[in-house]
Amino acid sequence: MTTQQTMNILLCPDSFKDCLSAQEVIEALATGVQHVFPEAIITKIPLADGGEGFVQTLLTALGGQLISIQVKNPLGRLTDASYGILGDKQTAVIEMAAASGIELLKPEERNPMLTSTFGTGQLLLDAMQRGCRNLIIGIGGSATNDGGTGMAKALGYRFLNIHGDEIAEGGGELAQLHHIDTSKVTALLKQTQITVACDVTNPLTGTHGASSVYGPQKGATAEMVEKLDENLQHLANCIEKDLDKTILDLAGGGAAGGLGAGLVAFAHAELSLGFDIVKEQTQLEKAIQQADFIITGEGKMDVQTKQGKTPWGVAQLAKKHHKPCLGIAGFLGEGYQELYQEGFTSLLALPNGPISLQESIQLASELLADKAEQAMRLISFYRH
Ligand SMILES: O=C(O)[C@H](O)CO
Repeated sequence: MTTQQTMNILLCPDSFKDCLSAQEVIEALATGVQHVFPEAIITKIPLADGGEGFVQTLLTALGGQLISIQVKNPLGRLTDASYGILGDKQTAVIEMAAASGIELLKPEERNPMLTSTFGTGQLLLDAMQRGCRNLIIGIGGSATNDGGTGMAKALGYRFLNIHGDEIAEGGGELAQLHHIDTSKVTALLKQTQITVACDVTNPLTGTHGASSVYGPQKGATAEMVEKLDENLQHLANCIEKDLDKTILDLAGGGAAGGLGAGLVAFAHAELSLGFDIVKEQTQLEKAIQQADFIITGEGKMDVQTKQGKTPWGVAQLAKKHHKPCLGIAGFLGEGYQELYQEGFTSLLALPNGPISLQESIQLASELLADKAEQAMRLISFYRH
């Protein structure tokens, strides 16, 4: 550790979904740190996996211009959505959650049998039409479970039933799929390289697949989860038959309700872990090497955090460089103790007492500052 005056604290959380952006989390944590170490050097790196905040994270790191267009939201209503075009005018950074994210729907509207990624396809198409031939798309935080078929439809694919009619959008309709028609697919797709930043590494189907693991948080009942999983399996079979692509075993294929697999099948995309892309672009590893203490976090942390979520990636780097790493979450869920082996020195949940979820969302900034202060107090004791 350096001298007391130059104590270097790295704040690098993801956003707290439905609550605070990564930047807001950082500002709250910084308040708590400064109460104890007013002279500390605080390095602030807002992070994202592929989900909400991805575009802002990359634009903050690389610079560029925000483009806003109207697209269809997951239920087909028009909404404004933004994406970024970097300085080279060739590279677009897109966040599927901007068009097809869960936060675009009220809790009572969430139903992955009906929701569609069509709006995400509109963002991709717009970027290609503006001349971008290199697309980086962050996926996660979705309201959808349609295997990316809505996205593909916006690019010209047609999903036909046994009578040759187009099926309706949504994960619940995929059972009707009989043939995938590619005759009207935009020619721009062949000229474009698409890299996908997945927020998780789950496969498309099965017990660790998109529907089983993330369906319930999008409003799926147990019955729906079963149906959605069968439908994605059926989609994979149709893709194998009509497009000659195998997508069942792809790590990240199950991200964003199977959009990961869909982007590979329909857009010749390459899947990466979102954290790896963000890590490179923000030079996170260098900041970790220079830090005396690291604070990361996310709205919820549990055993699933190990599936490639941002705080896990931070903790892995902290472990590599033997740095202390605190994880702060709004809620610590089942199996969070397993995260201690992954590089977390300590984990804290926000609530100080038996308060409701609503209250902890309202008080999140204060509670984050308080938790950061508590951690700093402990460090300060050992530094004297
Ligand atoms: O959108 C989702 O399904 C989750 O964030 C996992 O990708």
